[in-house]
Amino acid sequence: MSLLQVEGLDKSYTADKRILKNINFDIKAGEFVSVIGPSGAGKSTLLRCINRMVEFNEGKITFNQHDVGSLNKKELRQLRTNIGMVFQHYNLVPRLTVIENVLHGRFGYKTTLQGLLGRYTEEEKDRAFYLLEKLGIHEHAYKRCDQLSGGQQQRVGICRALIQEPKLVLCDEPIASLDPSSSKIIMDHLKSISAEMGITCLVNLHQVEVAQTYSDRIIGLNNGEIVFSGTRSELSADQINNIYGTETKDLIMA
Ligand SMILES: Nc1ncnc2c1ncn2[C@@H]1O[C@H](COP(=O)(O)OP(=O)(O)OP(=O)(O)O)[C@@H](O)[C@H]1O
Repeated sequence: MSLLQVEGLDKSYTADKRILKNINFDIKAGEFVSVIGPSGAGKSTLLRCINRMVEFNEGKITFNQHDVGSLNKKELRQLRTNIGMVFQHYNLVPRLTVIENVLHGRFGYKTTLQGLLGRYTEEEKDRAFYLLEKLGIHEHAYKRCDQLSGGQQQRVGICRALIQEPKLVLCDEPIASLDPSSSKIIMDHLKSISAEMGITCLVNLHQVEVAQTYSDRIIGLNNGEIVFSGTRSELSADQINNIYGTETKDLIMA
């Protein structure tokens, strides 16, 4: 059964330009799916529509059997506890410690006051340490986040998403700011989260070969439309040209 179903999704930020055009796809629980496409294709917008960080104009998104578009503020907050998010620039609080940043992932389960006072249970703290250990950064637990390398900060970002106990993790260009060796570490962790913990991952990527290495399925987006959806072995050179074609043509013409 689908964990996520997107039907007829349309998004415009301004009246004169459709950014996403009639997007349709399904993701099954536990799948690892990448979204690739040229800059400006709408990859970030698509991810952000799923948890309504960005409001969409048309269509239907069903997550875990909930109609995302019809949820009120309280229901949306509840739904978002099931959807973790990992960002290109980590979105950590730099002056706070690693463990504090991870525990921020529990905010969705707290009252505002509990969150502000940093009231976390022993079980939550144990879980945070367990996740830091799993991602190989537990020895940095009490360091400020701004003392960590980019790759280490991204691992903190992943731990913060995981402590939410999500069913789905949305990753928006998680390796775009990292060197190849840190990128591999991050992608390996995301893959094992999906394979071992059964968490569904939807990952925006710039690098086709990374998408091919890690994904069960790849979605190719061009100018707001899905122009490819298939397995990594189905993604031929022609398909890649089709996904990135407009950008290549623009570059040649420029
Ligand atoms: N908040 C916004 N207001 C207006 N336009 C926006 C906004 N966010 C994105 N856009 C526009 O929507 C289009 C798609 O942007 P988006 O960031 O979703 O693409 P992307 O495929 O993720 O690109 P990149 O790979 O460069 O991050 C772009 O033309 C962008 O300028």
